[in-house]
Amino acid sequence: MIQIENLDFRYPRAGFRLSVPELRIAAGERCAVIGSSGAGKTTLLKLTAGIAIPRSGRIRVDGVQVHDLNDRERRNFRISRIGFVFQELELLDYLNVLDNIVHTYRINRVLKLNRRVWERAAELAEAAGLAGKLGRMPRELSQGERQRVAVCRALLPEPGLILADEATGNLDPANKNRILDLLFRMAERSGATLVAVTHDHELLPHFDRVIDVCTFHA
Ligand SMILES: Nc1ncnc2c1ncn2[C@@H]1O[C@H](COP(=O)(O)OP(=O)(O)OP(=O)(O)O)[C@@H](O)[C@H]1O
Repeated sequence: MIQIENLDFRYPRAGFRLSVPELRIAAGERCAVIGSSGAGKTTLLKLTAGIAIPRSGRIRVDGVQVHDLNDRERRNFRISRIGFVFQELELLDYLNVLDNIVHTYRINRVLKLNRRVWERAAELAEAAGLAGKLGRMPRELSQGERQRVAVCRALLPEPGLILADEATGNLDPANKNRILDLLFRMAERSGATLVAVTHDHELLPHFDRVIDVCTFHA
């Protein structure tokens, strides 16, 4: 469950302000986030994950006030509870596909990287159409393939909250459907909340709710 109240966020140099009086997203809800380029969709996701810090207001994720945590606690909270598919993907260049997908298990001591996890990683990669590419380096992949690796990495720990920033943006129709199906299936299987930024209005009927960030401009 995400609860946002009286949130005020600014990028002063960009003259950007996001103001959210109230936003509640229930556990298990699947929300699309829309709005024109630069309207603040990524910023809303980063605020929710504790990556961007508001001037004032509250953001609670499963009852935890993310901004009350110190840097280290916030990072731990994020890697143990949130699967974030970044718009810039943020794959590690020096790790192959499979190692990128399991990377969260290497940096989070709570998660145990055992044989079953390796198997699930390979299954996820196959479901994402990446079978046969597990040993490749990110630079040897197409942008759409890299995007699918980032989705698998976010989903592998079965997080309670999936934040996906344009996760289907660079994909052809077949792969777009494959990734959407994977996101929804994984969210349903673990009862996760899904918040997905999209510019693709054809996808909106798949979601329970649409949040337009343009309504958050004071
Ligand atoms: N780190 C930053 N420092 C200063 N300004 C920033 C920073 N990141 C984003 N901005 C500005 O904040 C505004 C909102 O950016 P954001 O990335 O949230 O938009 P968006 O709706 O996700 O856009 P797009 O659809 O193009 O990805 C933009 O005007 C952008 O230029």
